[in-house]
Amino acid sequence: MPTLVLLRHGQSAWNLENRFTGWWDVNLTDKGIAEATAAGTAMAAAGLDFDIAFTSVQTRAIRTLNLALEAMDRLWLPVTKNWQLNERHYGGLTGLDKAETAAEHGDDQVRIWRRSFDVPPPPLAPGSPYDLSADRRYAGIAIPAAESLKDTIARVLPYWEGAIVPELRAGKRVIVAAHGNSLRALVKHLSGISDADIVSEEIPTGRPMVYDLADDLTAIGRRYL
Ligand SMILES: O=C(O)[C@H](O)COP(=O)(O)O
Repeated sequence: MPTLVLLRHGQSAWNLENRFTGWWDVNLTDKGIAEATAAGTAMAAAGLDFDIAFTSVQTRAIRTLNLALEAMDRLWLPVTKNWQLNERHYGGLTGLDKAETAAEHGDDQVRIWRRSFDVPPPPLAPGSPYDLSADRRYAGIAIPAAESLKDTIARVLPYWEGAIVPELRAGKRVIVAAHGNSLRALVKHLSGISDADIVSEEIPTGRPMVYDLADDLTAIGRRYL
């Protein structure tokens, strides 16, 4: 049976501060570090092992993966990093306080921005301090001005099909360390969740999600460790 584990990064500095983060690169908090290490310990205790790992180009996911693999004595595993596993781009909301934004625009609007299938947040304003176009990790990439979940799916799924599925088909045991919404994109696809029902899918920080996959990679079920 193919092995696939999805792991959202541990608590980040802006998770703690309740700020919209998206593509902005923030680090883990001490709690996030502990969550990542505990995730690795739990995976090892559950008898899980991996042959290859995938993550985004964002520090919080990369460090979470490294800490989890370190706890499993597997820091030597091959790791592939790709921007297509990044968090969804929060556009003009990047850096804002989530509660203050809800007080200004209303809870319903903020829920739509955060959880709807196809409504993107407002675009990043020109000249924003959160503009990443000069960041060389994104050289040659058309950085979006904002992304809905639908937009996120449109760049996560080609990566899933093109880079991750071939490894699973070759019998490799795979861990993907990524983000709340890039993983919602993947879970929506794998578990066949409707556009309406994906609104209530929440993925907690630092908890390994183990997929039960049939040999043809059809999802039979999923559970958190
Ligand atoms: O980008 C962020 O702010 C978080 O990683 C996820 O935020 P959300 O819970 O608003 O989707």
